[in-house]
Amino acid sequence: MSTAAPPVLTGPAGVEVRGLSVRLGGRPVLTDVGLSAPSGGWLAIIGPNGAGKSTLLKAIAGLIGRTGEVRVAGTPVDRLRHRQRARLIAYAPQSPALPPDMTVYEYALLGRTPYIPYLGRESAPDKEVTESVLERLGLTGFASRPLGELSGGERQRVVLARALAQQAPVLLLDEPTTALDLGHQQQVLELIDRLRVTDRLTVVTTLHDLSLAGQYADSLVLLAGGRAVAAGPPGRVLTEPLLTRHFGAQIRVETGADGRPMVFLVRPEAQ
Ligand SMILES: Nc1ncnc2c1ncn2[C@@H]1O[C@H](COP(=O)(O)OP(=O)(O)OP(=O)(O)O)[C@@H](O)[C@H]1O
Repeated sequence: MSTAAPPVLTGPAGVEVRGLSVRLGGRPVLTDVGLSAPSGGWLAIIGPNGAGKSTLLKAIAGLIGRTGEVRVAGTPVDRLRHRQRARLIAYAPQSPALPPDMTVYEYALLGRTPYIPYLGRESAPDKEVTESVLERLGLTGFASRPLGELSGGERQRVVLARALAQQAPVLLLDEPTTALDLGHQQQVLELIDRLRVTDRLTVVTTLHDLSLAGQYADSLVLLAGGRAVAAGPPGRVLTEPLLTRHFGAQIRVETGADGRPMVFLVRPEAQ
């Protein structure tokens, strides 16, 4: 994984978002959102359905129009050309449409596109990186399988493989574990965390599982109604009053053995 092509920027690739707003279908979906993910940090975006979490990731990735500023390593991303941005920011959508006849290997190799010259072919290092990522995600045995024949969890890992093959210092992951069983959730989150440490990746991810968000992220942003209503370390955001108010659920927050908060749903009649 460390046979990386030269980075676009030399500074630490922290992500700064200021005053970000998005309108979709004629109505505001995000309003004046700010966040800060320091280089090598893990920021989780949480919030109820429809809060704007996926939209926020897409806006940071430059996939939808927005107002406001997104900076990576202090550089406004709007100043970067498409390939430069793709070397800096990798985005794994929640459930993209996958070409059913393309193989797992071919799809993961698409992550190397920003490094392959126009009209050129992939190099030996491109293939090595792709193979290494597939191996680390337990997908080597799937390399020649068509995407149309994969289970939901297998597809989700292939989408992540493509993003990791991009070897960008900023990784934007939309719900990377929703289709995964417990073992694969742990495998994927641990792998991301190891890469965060070894390759100093900056990870920004949406996560519905609040206990997982609390365990892996250094900081959280709680979105509600398109606005950031709370931000900070897990212990400050994963609180019973905030979660009850914004998720409309009866929950209990306990402190786990590692000192991080764990969030449990509580049946109303069991209280
Ligand atoms: N293309 C679009 N046109 C109009 N409205 C949209 C569009 N895409 C999303 N929205 C709306 O924007 C809001 C935020 O959607 P988004 O997918 O970002 O929410 P989310 O927090 O990721 O939700 P979930 O937890 O359900 O995945 C929703 O109300 C959604 O209906």
